[in-house]
Amino acid sequence: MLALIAATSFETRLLRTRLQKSDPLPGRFPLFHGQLDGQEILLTHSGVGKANAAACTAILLSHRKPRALLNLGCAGAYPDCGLRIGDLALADGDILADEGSDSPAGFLGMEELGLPLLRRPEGDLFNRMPTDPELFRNAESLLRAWASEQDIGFATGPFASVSTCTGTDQQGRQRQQGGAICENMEGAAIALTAARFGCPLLELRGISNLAARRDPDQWDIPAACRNAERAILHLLRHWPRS
Ligand SMILES: O=C(O)c1cccc(C(=O)CC[C@H]2O[C@@H](n3cnc4c(=O)[nH]cnc43)[C@H](O)[C@@H]2O)c1
Repeated sequence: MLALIAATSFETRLLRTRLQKSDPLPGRFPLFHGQLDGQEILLTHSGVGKANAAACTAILLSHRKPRALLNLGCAGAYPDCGLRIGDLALADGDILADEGSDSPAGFLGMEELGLPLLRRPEGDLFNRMPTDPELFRNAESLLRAWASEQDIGFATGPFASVSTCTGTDQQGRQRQQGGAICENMEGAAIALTAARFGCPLLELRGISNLAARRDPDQWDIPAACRNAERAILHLLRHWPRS
């Protein structure tokens, strides 16, 4: 079984047309189940933000044992990453961009503070949370070809998870200096929790807006969500059968 997690119901509209509603998970997280392209699927909505995302992932993985977790949804692209609205981004990691301390010398991350967020034999996790390298490699080659056929832009790189969406051009330029290509509000919390449970994670998002001056007239959340969902369906068609 594979599990899908998105923040909101508008990010899973297409997928849910082919799934049935189940009893909710503890904590009032909705649950859907069914088959998508021959794969047994569970789908849940965490709600927006890192607190919801971590709680939902922990409860899902405490009650179900999926082979992998796929995080999908929409995201804001940083100005110099080359992504446009409707394009797709695949994460090779997700950075908790707000966790740390401000100082007269600038932002100090968790490593500089000497505070790991997770201690593991394979290496402590500070701000940058991993996605699964093998899932990432397979998805990258499948999606690069598919996106090109569909005339959809595609990029890979680290994502940033933030508590506050970018609202000015200056903030977008400043945030991209952390190395991320786009920002969201859940991915790194899902990745940290998946790492705690040893569940392989993939994160794929459609670009709904630029992480720049707030201008909702320019956003296209439906196009971003639809392309991310179509890309997930493409991955599921090629996913190894268990
Ligand atoms: O500000 C509003 O009025 C508003 C109304 C509907 C949706 C939003 C969102 O910002 C969506 C947040 C949701 O989508 C992800 N997301 C999408 N774009 C961004 C972004 O530029 N920065 C951070 N997160 C973004 C995020 O993961 C949330 O789940 C706002």
